[in-house]
Amino acid sequence: MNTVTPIVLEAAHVTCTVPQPAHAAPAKSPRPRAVRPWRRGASGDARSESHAAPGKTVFRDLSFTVHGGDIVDLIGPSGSGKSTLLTTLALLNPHATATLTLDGTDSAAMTPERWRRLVAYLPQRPTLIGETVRDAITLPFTLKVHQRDDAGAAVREPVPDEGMIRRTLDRVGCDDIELERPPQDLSVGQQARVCMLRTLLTKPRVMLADEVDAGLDDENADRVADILAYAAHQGMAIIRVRHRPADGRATRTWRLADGTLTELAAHDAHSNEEVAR
Ligand SMILES: Nc1ncnc2c1ncn2[C@@H]1O[C@H](COP(=O)(O)OP(=O)(O)OP(=O)(O)O)[C@@H](O)[C@H]1O
Repeated sequence: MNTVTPIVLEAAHVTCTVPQPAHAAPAKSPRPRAVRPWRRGASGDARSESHAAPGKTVFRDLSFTVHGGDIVDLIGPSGSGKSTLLTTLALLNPHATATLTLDGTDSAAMTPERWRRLVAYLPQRPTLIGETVRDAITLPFTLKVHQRDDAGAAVREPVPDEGMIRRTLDRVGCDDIELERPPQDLSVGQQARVCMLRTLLTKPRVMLADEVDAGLDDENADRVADILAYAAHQGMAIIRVRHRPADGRATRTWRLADGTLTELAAHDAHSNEEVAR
């Protein structure tokens, strides 16, 4: 598939250096300066600021591409930086720097908000805000980022109507979810699925799923995976961090360890015990 589908996300020079704990920091070391990846240094190179923050390098100079339809499982030992890599790609990590392009457009050409709408980070325990499930699903469409383009011009992005929400819910196996119910009445598994659907409806190009099935039983974890598979089928690129056995849905597997990223061959990915960690 990768040879025929276009590259959605291209990442180069992906580096993250986090502050050392106070007791580990060398005496008189300067206080680390928060680095925002979307703010370029005086040289115009986003990478030039990374040297300013001494600390522990989680990963350095990673490069990779992700295609539409990819489902990438990101595995590796605990603490190797899997979540950090996902937040870096979503421009949510102040300690990271990277050169990122989405469908050929540099991240610096977009507002961070717009980038995050297109490269959506799904945390483990998202919240659903609103009196009803419908309110919670439509909330993102009332936010400014969905109403303005990078130049500040109004963008016509209609709120999905009831029929569209219902059809999409049913299509991704959420026919058990009533739109009129308060979100807090839903089970944990239902909430997880509604959160995914809410993101899906905003049509991101990349979904970064960070242990979104943690705490779910196998059946609900499988339904969550179904939604991601549906998104990939629609042409989105998915990168997942999971702590469950491989579920057969990944098209690629990356292993992050000791600051480097390695793509595993299919037979290694299936036999790799870390998938289940
Ligand atoms: N803001 C921060 N300040 C200090 N250390 C940080 C910060 N962010 C991440 N780290 C450190 O970076 C390393 C990578 O953390 P991360 O949570 O990304 O790992 P992970 O592979 O996702 O782990 P797990 O599988 O246990 O969830 C850890 O040692 C973590 O403590």
